[in-house]
Amino acid sequence: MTVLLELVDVDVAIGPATILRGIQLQVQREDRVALIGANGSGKSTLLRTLHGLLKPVRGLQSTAFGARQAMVFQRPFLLRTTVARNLALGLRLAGVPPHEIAARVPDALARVGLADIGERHARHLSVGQQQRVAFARAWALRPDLLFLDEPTASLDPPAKREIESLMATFAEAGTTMVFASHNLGQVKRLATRVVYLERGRLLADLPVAAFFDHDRLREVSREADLFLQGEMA
Ligand SMILES: Nc1ncnc2c1ncn2[C@@H]1O[C@H](COP(=O)(O)OP(=O)(O)OP(=O)(O)O)[C@@H](O)[C@H]1O
Repeated sequence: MTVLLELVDVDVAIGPATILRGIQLQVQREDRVALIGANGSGKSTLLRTLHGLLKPVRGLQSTAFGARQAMVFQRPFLLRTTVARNLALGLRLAGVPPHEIAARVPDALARVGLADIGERHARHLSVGQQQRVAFARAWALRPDLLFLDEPTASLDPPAKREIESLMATFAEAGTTMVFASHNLGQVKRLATRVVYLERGRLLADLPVAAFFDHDRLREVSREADLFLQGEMA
């Protein structure tokens, strides 16, 4: 098993407030980890920490040498220019050489089913298409680790299905993923592991089948079991 990412006893603060406390988490290659928990439990903060956007105020964070990372957010953030330029800029910032950029942009757009729209203005697309562009931008970076913060939460059901299918494609290609979700069906369909957060603490970390096994979950974490019962009620 290759460990790509590890947090050891990590606290994370935003301003004066400590948001995450004592987080222990290991992500192995080809894991698909779902982060679940109530609003404000710390899922986004944990994802930002994993991606290196926030630094722990205590504890250790380590990422495997050379592991490339990308992140997709709930709402796609695209620049006011063409789709192709959005992708190219992301690659340029990552230090990819120009000839390689020219090859990767059309490849990534084809991968998300948007081969024909490279010259369209990114902000003129539907939100569902914009999210696919955000996935193409992530894919073009060839990430070993992909972080996704509720990637389908702003989408209607058809767009949601398309994004889930892209996530499955990424997984099949061997991309390791950590994603926050409020959608338990999605968690069952896509995750291999479930991490449950409550008020900034990690209270359960189980293989997906064990997490959805009521007796097993109750043994490990009464809090996580109560949350799950509430969500399924
Ligand atoms: N910029 C910020 N400044 C101050 N507090 C913040 C900031 N961002 C998040 N928080 C606080 O940190 C806690 C965790 O927030 P976070 O967004 O990580 O939770 P979440 O589980 O992702 O929630 P949701 O499901 O609503 O997206 C919350 O109490 C929130 O109010």
